[in-house]
Formats: sequence, structure tokens, C-alpha cells
Amino acid sequence: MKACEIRGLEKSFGRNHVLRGIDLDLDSGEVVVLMGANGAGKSTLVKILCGFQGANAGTMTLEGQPFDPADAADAIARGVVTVHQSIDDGVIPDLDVATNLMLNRLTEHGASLLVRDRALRVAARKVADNMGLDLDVRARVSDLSVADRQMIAIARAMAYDPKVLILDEPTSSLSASEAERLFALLDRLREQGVAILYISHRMSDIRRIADRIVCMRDGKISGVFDQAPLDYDGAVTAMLGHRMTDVNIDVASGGSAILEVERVMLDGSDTPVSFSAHDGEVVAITGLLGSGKSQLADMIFGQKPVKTGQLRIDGQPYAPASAGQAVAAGVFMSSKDRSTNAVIPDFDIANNMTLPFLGSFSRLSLLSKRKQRGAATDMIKQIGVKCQSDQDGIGTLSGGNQQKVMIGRWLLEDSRVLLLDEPFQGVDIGARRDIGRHIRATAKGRATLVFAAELDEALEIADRIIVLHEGAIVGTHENSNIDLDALIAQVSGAKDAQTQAN
Ligand SMILES: Nc1ncnc2c1ncn2[C@@H]1O[C@H](COP(=O)(O)OP(=O)(O)OP(=O)(O)O)[C@@H](O)[C@H]1O
Repeated sequence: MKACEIRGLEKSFGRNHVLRGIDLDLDSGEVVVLMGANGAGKSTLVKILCGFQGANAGTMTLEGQPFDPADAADAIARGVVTVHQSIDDGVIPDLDVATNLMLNRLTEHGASLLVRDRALRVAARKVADNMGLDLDVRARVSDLSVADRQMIAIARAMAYDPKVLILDEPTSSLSASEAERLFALLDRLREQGVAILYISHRMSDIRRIADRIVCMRDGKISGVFDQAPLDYDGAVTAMLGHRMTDVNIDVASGGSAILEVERVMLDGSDTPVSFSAHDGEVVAITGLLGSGKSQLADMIFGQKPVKTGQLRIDGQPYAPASAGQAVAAGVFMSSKDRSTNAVIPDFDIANNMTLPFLGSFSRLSLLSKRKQRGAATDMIKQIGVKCQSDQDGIGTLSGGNQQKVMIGRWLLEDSRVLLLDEPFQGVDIGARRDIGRHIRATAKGRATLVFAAELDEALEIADRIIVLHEGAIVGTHENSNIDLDALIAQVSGAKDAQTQAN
């Protein structure tokens, strides 16, 4: 019997016919990867499965029984549990691991607090052991890494004993080695007979974990690949509707140095970091979580002080005390988290894209306002934002398309230094390539720094890749001449790789 059967599912938002007759089966003990271009309808399908939205037509069954959840709680009670995209979905940072793991059974463990706490820890330890998680159940969740918090979110989901577990881009905040821990956990769950629906844009995830790939395009299933070895190129073509063009990075031959980072100390390291980024150059900074990437980005954007060493822009000392001062110096940053990226939910797409210009709108003539909107409309086309109209609310866009708007916003700015922190989170691989091409095509006149945990992304966009590990540079690679094995070893912090680099 199938864990889940979906037949003829339809969903529209006004005139936008988003799901157009979806048929999909999930078997127990298999990992089905759902891939699709941004706006294809993946999240909408998930929202219907997990009871957030109702379908307009179609049927679903769970282990042969009709399944039409009234709401999210009903879906969970009947066996469909979802871990959403946010890194630590539903995990409460101020509580310890045990309480987080056992949240849904807190009242079962006795009235006395002492008895309850002890019983809770024993039960939580069992859950953690069962899932192969090596965690101190007394630790506060806020002290744990993103990867550990993600594991707890999944372990908690398992406490509901799901028949179907849905994971929405679970590795988007994880580095490769942390993602591998997650995959080991999913291997266990697969063995335990859970049907897993896994949404991802990352080919490395898909290669590692998929038993079957289902592709969506424009609200329909456009391809199913279930014969080993899986046909990844075929899946990408089915998803995009065309073959992917090759990347051809014509490495920029470095103009003058714009940004110089001189002997800057990052936390946890006694080796200073020095490098420069040149006019027209795209430099990717990669490394594990905790490598110092975010701290470096924050320093350049004036959000963290540079205590040792200094920064220069165009040869002049640059010591921003705030993001405002950074912006005044022509330094812009697209931050990794959309919620801190100043998306204004009540504004339309075009106004969100031109947000930095809005302050001057009152002083602008109608003609200039038209120009602003024209620039936004142009950018929407250039980077392929999938929308009905640029006057739609930003909230009607799919996650990946919102991310494109945020990148477009900063590309419209006349920046001297552009910092893009995880710019491709949630962006499909076809769009990623188009945006990368656009960033490179418009790179003259500024230095661009891309902070990316995913090596594929760094390789696809950068002229030069700098690897950070524990606050120090352990490798620098020209993209025209990459030693991939050395690069991977450096990112993961292999000792011999570090010795080579030093
Ligand atoms: N509440 C809504 N109102 C109007 N349109 C919506 C709403 N939610 C989704 N849509 C539209 O439905 C379509 C599919 O969106 P969905 O979020 O399902 O795509 P997706 O495949 O998950 O994309 P992504 O990879 O970017 O997350 C998009 O065109 C989106 O604009």
C-alpha cells in the first residue's frame, strides 16, 4: 500500500492557476526529491498536504484512507509532518534540548517537577539515541549550531510518528559536512519506513539522498526519474523546460583594488585575514558555519567593529560604525535572511525592488517615478522574477522569486562594494545561473563579494574563491585554475590541506 497517493490536485489564486492536476505517489521508506523552478508550485503542494491550504479539486489518501486535513494540527495527527524552510522550525531557543525534543509529550511525565525533568531527559535521550544524534540533552538550544537545531526540529517531527515527513530545503543554511549529518539521519528514517518528500534546489543534496526525482514545472509534474542511476541532467531539463547552458566564467583580469582587507582578526583565530577585491571582480568567500564568513561580511558592512587591522576603499581608510555609514560609503549588502532584508509585505514587487530610492520619491517628478518603475520592471525581466504583474504584493511571490527581487534591488544600486550573503538561497539552479550571469555582466565599477557556503554556487559565479576556516584564510583559488580536491579539503578544514595552504 502506498504511504500517500495524490490525484488530480488543482489550486488557483485568483487568475493564477498554480497547480494543474498533480498526480504523485509516495512509498514508505523512500526519499522523493521534489524539484522545480521558482514558482512552479512546490510550496503550494506542500501547504495543501500539511493542511495550511485547501485544494480546489483532487483527492489525497494516506495509507489507503481518504486524507483531507482540516488544518495543520489535523494533518500532523493523521501522520503528515512538515519541517519548514526556516532553519529551526518550531524549535524554542531558550529551552534545553530535552524539553524541545519532548514538547508534544510534556504533560506525560509526572506532576513533580523533579520527576518530570528526570523522566523527560531519559525519554529525550532515547529519542536522540534512536536517531543517532550525539547531543547533550541538557544543553540550551540557543547555544547549539544551526545544524544541531535543524536535527532537533526533525527529531521532534519524528516524535509524532509520521507516515510522511516533508522537508522544505532543509540544507539551505548548512555547509556540506553538516548536510551530511542530516543525510545520515534521513538514511535512518528511510530504514524505519518513513516516506520522505524532500524539496531542494541543490544538486549535491539530490545526488546524495534521492531514491526518485519528481520535477514540477508550471503547476504540473513534468518528469519522474526513478530508475537507478538517476538521470540528473534529464531532471534539470524537465524542470526548466530546456537544457541548462554551460557556465563559462571568463575570469576578470582584475582592475584596480577597490576593497582592501588588511590584517583583520576574526574571532577564534590568531592569524590575520588579508585580501583585496578589484574593480569588476567577483570574489566568493566560502567556508563552514563558524568559519568567520558572516563576521567578515558584518565588519565590512559596519555591523561589527574591526578591532585589529583595517579596511580600505579606493585606498582610503574605511571604518564604518554602522550600516548607514557603510551605505554612505557605497557599500551595500543583501543579507542572508529575507526577514532582515527589509522586505515590506504591504508594498508591491516594484516598490520593494526600488525601496532604497523611495525616500527621494517625494522630491522626484512623475517622470522620474516612471523611470524608477521602469528600472524595476526591466530588472524583473533581466533576472526572471516570475510574477503576474510588478504591482502584485511581494507576498504573492514564491520564496525563490522574493529572493530574486532582493538581489535585483541591490543590483539597481550604484555600489562601490556589493556584499551578497548567501544570495542564492531558495533560488532554482536555472535562475541562479541567469542571476550569476547578470551579476558578472554588471560587475564593472564595483567589487562584488559573494558569501556562499555551497561550493557549486561559488564556482558558478566567482573569479576567485577564498576559503575561510576557523577565522583564517586557508586557501585562495583562481576560478580558471581550480584544484577541486584541495578546495573541498580546505573547506572541510582537513589538516593537510591547511598545511599546504600555509
Ligand atoms: N497566497 C498567494 N496568493 C497569490 N499567489 C500565490 C500565493 N501563494 C503562491 N502564489 C503563486 O503560486 C505560484 C507557485 O508558488 P509556490 O510558492 O508554490 O512556488 P515554489 O515552486 O514553491 O517556488 P520556490 O522554489 O520559489 O519556493 C507562484 O506563481 C506564486 O506567485
